Amino acid sequence: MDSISLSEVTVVRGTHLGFMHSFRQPFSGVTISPKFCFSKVEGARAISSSVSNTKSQYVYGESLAPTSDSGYYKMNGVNLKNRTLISSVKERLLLLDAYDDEYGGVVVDHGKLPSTPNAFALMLRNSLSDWKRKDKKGVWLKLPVEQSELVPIAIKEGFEYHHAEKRYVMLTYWIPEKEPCMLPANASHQVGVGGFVLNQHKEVLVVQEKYCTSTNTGLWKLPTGFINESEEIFSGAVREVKEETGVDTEFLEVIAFRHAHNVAFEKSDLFFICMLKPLSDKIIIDDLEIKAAKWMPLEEYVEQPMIRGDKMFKRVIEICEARLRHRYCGLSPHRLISSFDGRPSSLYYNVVDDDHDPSHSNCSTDFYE
Ligand SMILES: NC(=O)c1ccc[n+]([C@@H]2O[C@H](COP(=O)([O-])OP(=O)(O)OC[C@H]3O[C@@H](n4cnc5c(N)ncnc54)[C@H](O)[C@@H]3O)[C@@H](O)[C@H]2O)c1
Repeated sequence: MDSISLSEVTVVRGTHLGFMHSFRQPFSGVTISPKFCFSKVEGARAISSSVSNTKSQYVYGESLAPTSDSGYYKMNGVNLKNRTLISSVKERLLLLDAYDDEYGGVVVDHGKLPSTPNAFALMLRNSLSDWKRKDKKGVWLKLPVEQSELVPIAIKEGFEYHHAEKRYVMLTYWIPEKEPCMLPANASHQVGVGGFVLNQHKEVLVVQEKYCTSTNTGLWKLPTGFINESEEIFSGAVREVKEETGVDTEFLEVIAFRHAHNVAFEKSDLFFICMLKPLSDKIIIDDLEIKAAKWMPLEEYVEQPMIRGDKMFKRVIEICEARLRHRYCGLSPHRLISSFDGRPSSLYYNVVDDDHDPSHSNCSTDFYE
């Protein structure tokens, strides 16, 4: 792409009104018709204007009319110096819509991206020059799947992949050459849950997975799975158990958690083992994931060679048994809103409640009386 007309920029922007809004602000009603031409090679600052000096230019019902005195334009009855006005307007027209973040960086407004690759390439390059001039730091550029043709253009300008979701890819650019990149990395963990569900007959709820490694074939194991985005650990554990076995449960405590690395896609894994109280006993398996499920005597479960020989599951069972004997206490969620970020959240702890009455401790609860 060697040149692009302003009409292309104006027409291709995602929201025409949004675009006008962005350059109307400083000129309060200035209107420009799509008659500028500029060259990518020369860059935005060295563009030669081809604004007609013979006609008024109309956009959105406002006018920018040349005056008889050459070199001046009249806006809402006020004379403006032609060159200053035009170059400022042009400059703003050629930049991507973006807003500042709290760390001295910028976030490109993905709802107002130009819709043609040519316009995007030009505006991205101009914007980078502008941000560099203004000593901006990190740049966040979210490209929706509908505009995936813009990805290679951004990569060519030096952007890097940050993360991707089903509907978009996020790219970043760190501007300061003499400072280390301070942008936070992509999420580093996946979060899994396992349900230890023991009934009054000291039977534990176990499953056989449909898809597993050959060494785990035939193993009766605790129901496990991953929690969903924005899902709580306590409700994720209840959901996973319900999905895999059909058994309703009530969350009691996080008994322990395991931290492991390079588990999937080079991500780390946080695995929360949760103690749950059964509210029903009928088993209905999810036959997409699970081959079989049953209530199994705890001793029988522990005696399986794969459990007996596994340091983690053996230890988990020991902890659960200690909990049942009141020799151990897990973590219970407490809902709160921190003024730090104003978000509702769950804080997991096992100390007594506010009134310091030990009988209010979750450690004193007897689950199976
Ligand atoms: N499974 C275990 O025995 C076990 C042991 C220790 C810890 N954990 C922990 O449990 C949590 C969940 O792990 P998990 O083993 O239950 O999850 P998983 O790897 O079995 O995945 C859960 C489900 O996702 C689906 N799935 C996963 N990858 C797939 C693919 N490539 N194609 C199609 N379907 C796919 C399958 O239906 C699978 O049953 C993790 O935190 C893990 O560390 C599990």
